[in-house]
Amino acid sequence: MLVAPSLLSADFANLQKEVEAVDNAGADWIHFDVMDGHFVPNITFGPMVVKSLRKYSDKVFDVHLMIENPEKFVEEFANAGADFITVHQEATVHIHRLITLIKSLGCKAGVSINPGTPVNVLEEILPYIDMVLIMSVNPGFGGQKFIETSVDKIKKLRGLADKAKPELLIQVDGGVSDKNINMLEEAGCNVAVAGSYIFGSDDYKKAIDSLK
Ligand SMILES: O=C(CO)[C@H](O)[C@H](O)COP(=O)(O)O
Ligand SMILES: [Co+2]
Repeated sequence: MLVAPSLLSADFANLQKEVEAVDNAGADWIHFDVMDGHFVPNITFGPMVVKSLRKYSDKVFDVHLMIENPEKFVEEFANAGADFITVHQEATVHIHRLITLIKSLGCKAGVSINPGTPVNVLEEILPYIDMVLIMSVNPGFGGQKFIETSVDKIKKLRGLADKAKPELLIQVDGGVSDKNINMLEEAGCNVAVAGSYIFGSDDYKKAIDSLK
C-alpha cells in the first residue's frame, strides 16, 4: 500500500516543515488538495504553493484538483512540479480531452469520482489513465467519516480494471485510518490518502507505518 499524507490537515503556517516531516516519516507520495470555493465549499491553495514546496521533497507530488474549469489550470500545476494530476469526472464534460492534455504535459493522469458518482462512468476512460481516485467522503474537508459503500465501489472498479487496465492504480481518499485500511486493500486499493489520521497523530512515522 502506497501512503500519501494529505496536506489539508497539516499546519498551514509550517508547510515546509510538515512536508519534510512526512517525507522523513516514510510517506510515498505527498497529496495536495486544491480547492476553489466553487466545485467544493472550501478554498485551499494553488500552483505557487506546490512550486514552493517542490524543492523540499523528491517524493511523488500528487495533486488532487477540486476545482471548476480544471482545463485552465493543469499546465500551471504541471509547471509547478506535479507528478500526478487528478481531475474530477464531475468537473468537466470533456474528460478524454483533459486527460490527453495532462499526459501531454508529462504528468500521470488520474480521474476522481464523488461518492454519488457510479464507477461505470469510468469504463471507457480506463485505458487512458494511470489512476482512479475514489472519494470516500464528500470532497471539501478533512476529518470526515468514511462512507462505507466506497468499499464496494473499489471492488467493482478493480473488476473493470482487471479487464481494461490491470496496472491501474486505485486511490482512496477520505476518512482513511488503521480501522479500514485492511478492508480497502482487500477490495483492491493500492494508494491510501490520509490527512487527519496522519497529521492528527503525534507520531507521523507510526501512523504511516500502520497504513502500510
Ligand atoms: O480530498 C480531500 C477532501 O476533499 C482530502 O484529501 C481528504 O479529505 C483527506 O482528509 P482525511 O483523511 O482527514 O479525511
Ligand atoms: Co484529496
